[in-house]
Amino acid sequence: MPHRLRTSCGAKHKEVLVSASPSTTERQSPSQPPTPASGGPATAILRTVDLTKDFRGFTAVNSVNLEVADNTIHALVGPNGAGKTTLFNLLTGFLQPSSGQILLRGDDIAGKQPEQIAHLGVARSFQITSLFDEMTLIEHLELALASPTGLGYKFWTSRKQLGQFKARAMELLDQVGLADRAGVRAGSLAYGQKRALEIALALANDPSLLLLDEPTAGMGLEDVDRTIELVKKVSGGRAVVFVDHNMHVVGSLADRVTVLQSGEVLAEGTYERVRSDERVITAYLGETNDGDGHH
Ligand SMILES: Nc1ncnc2c1ncn2[C@@H]1O[C@H](COP(=O)(O)OP(=O)(O)OP(=O)(O)O)[C@@H](O)[C@H]1O
Repeated sequence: MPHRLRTSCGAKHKEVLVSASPSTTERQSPSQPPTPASGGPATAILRTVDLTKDFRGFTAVNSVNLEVADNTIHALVGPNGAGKTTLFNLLTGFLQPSSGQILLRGDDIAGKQPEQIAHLGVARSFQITSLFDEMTLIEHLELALASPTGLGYKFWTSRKQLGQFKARAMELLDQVGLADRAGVRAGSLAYGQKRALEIALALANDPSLLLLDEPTAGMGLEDVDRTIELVKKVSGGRAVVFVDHNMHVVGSLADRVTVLQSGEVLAEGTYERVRSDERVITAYLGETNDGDGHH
């Protein structure tokens, strides 16, 4: 039965009825928990323990215990203001936690700076604002590869030095389907292609944990489906955590889903399980009724 959930296809945060049937070409069935063939518990690449972020008395992330198994795709969903972006910022060091732990392969990375966390193999998709319209795609990739952390660009790097990254840069462009656009300026790309370029940049340092913040936001249906396939493709050999409001994307990609509400974990499990959870349905319906008047 379709639920009223939110999708970001075309217009951000548009309310629609979504029957969210998962794609048949999943890399792993979302109805199956991400356990290895041995049947034992999957190794957690990332675990947060009572992770909390207060903003002057307002608790945006409240005692969150999140566990992301290695080699899985994990979705973070939740209504507006649930704390998803704050959690992402904590995981990548852009915000410092008020309390709690962030364990990356068992080591606490809470308190580390974004560059240090990137150096440990955690990458976050660049936002479009980080692209330079006048630079070509290959130049973007070469500069990202020249940076040891993949964060930021070193404009003083000489053309000759950059040349050594050309082959790898082309490989990355090929991976995201942009090899034939290598020499064009980023400013001339269509929106979906710019998002694909951001993913290529995030892959530059071969991260073991890739964080994608709303990879399909603002896309039309065709680009959404292309992005789903792209995320499946680049998820091989690493863990991916993504935030998305589009339940078709979540259902198609996620091995596990964590639902946040008011900074707390409301539900966690397979997509099939959380989408039929009464508390989750109520949380989204509540948002609809409290929100912009859609019922
Ligand atoms: N720097 C800040 N100072 C004060 N409050 C903040 C700050 N950043 C976020 N918040 C608050 O924390 C709550 C969680 O915000 P957050 O952006 O993490 O939610 P979200 O789940 O990402 O929402 P959306 O789906 O709308 O992007 C919101 O109430 C927000 O207003």
